[in-house]
Amino acid sequence: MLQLENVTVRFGGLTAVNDVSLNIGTGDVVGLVGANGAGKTTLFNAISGLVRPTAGRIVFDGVDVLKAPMYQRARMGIGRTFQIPQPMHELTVRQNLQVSQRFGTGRLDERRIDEILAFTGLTAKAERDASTGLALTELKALEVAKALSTDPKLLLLDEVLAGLETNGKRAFMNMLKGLHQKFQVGICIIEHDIETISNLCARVAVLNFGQLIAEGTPSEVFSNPEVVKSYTGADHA
Ligand SMILES: Nc1ncnc2c1ncn2[C@@H]1O[C@H](COP(=O)(O)OP(=O)(O)OP(=O)(O)O)[C@@H](O)[C@H]1O
Repeated sequence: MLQLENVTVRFGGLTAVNDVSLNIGTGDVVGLVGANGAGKTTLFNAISGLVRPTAGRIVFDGVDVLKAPMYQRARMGIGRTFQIPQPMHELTVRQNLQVSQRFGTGRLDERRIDEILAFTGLTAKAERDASTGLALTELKALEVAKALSTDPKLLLLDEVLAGLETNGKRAFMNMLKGLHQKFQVGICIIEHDIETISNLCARVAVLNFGQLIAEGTPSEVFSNPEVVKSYTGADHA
């Protein structure tokens, strides 16, 4: 489904992503981990079209998407959430989903929106103002719901579990597992918590100073001394 070939992103003299090659197959659930500043979000930005790589190729479903703008990539099936929830101001929860759906699919399907609202536990909040009327868990659920509204084949989830307390996190994680099955969507998730990644993902990729230093099953990766070393000293280790 997604092939990253030698992707590099530089900001001036800083190499945020350095020669990363990675494949994500249809229906895969892959964790993307690494210390703060390792380049995880920048890689998501490159995949979704928010930043243009300095070098490399990004191929989605056999098509080189490097020059495709964000909305075209969304229409091809690349969906994403943002680390800081970004509801559209002065719009209700439902309207947020409607705008996302039009952006990602070019059409409006209220039945699909109702289905997504129900799945993400937001039906009762559908007519609330999204920027003022939601608790943190609901804001995070809205991020996922907005991304689902674009009808993705691959969902890039950027720290959607961060900041949630233990019970909220567990419930959210179950929702993500169900999402993978119900919507037949592949997932790549950025998350710092090793237990969460191990629970959710069959495969993990580790970035360190922009480079992919390890890839494998959670138990392989988290017992790799280089990975352990890259985590040491990070504030979330
Ligand atoms: N638009 C930008 N301009 C300049 N530097 C940037 C830009 N975006 C990111 N960076 C830098 O690129 C590096 C990688 O940042 P990135 O946000 O991708 O890391 P991350 O692994 O997602 O970190 P975190 O876990 O803290 O979210 C950092 O040094 C960051 O300061």
